[in-house]
Amino acid sequence: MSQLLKRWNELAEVKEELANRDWFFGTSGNLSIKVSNEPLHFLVSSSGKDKRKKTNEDFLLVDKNGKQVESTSLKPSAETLLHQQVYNKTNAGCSLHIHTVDNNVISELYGDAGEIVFKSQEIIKAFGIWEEDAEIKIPIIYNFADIPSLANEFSHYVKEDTGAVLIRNHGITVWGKTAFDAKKHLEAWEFLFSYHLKLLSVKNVLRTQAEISI
Ligand SMILES: CSCCC(=O)C(=O)COP(=O)(O)O
Ligand SMILES: [Zn+2]
Repeated sequence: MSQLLKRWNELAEVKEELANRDWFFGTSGNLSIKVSNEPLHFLVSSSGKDKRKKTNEDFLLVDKNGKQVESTSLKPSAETLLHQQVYNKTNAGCSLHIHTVDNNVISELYGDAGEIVFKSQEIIKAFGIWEEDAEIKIPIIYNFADIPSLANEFSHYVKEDTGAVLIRNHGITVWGKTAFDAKKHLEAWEFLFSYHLKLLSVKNVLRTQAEISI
């Protein structure tokens, strides 16, 4: 099987898993996977499609400048520039971007602080951090409508082969050495966001109940 087909199947499998989690609301989200280093080629999802559907037009091959390698009527993701940053600046092999209600609410709650820090959660081990009471933080950047400006802001946080950035009221982009790593990290981030929001909401209910009973 060619490298291109292997990578296509790998990305299609990840896409299907994220779709099964219902993480592609209203055509949002995009995915990419590296196919070769020299020249740098990667598969990226086609723009504007319903990513819950599986078709043979789901991905197209682009180069380091985000240009189609072969002639096609398909348009690469509008956010291909962010995927380019990942492959041009690191040795990552896969980059995933999704919009969820939880990642949007977290990004709005902590957007002014520019980051959110999570501590003492077992799931932090999914990031390869094994110390007790470990901390992990994710930066939150402004959602520039101009994609080159967004990609430029995003690039300040693309330093390692693994990482993640929240875009305020937009979504999360996670990258990793492999598709397995990127998906694992994405799931761990979404777990942390969901836990945090549930905790805030339960605490709020308990506080209200305590106030009522005074
Ligand atoms: C309806 S979502 C707006 C665009 C976006 O943020 C996104 O993730 C999907 O864009 P694409 O061009 O990759 O389909
Ligand atoms: Zn998006």
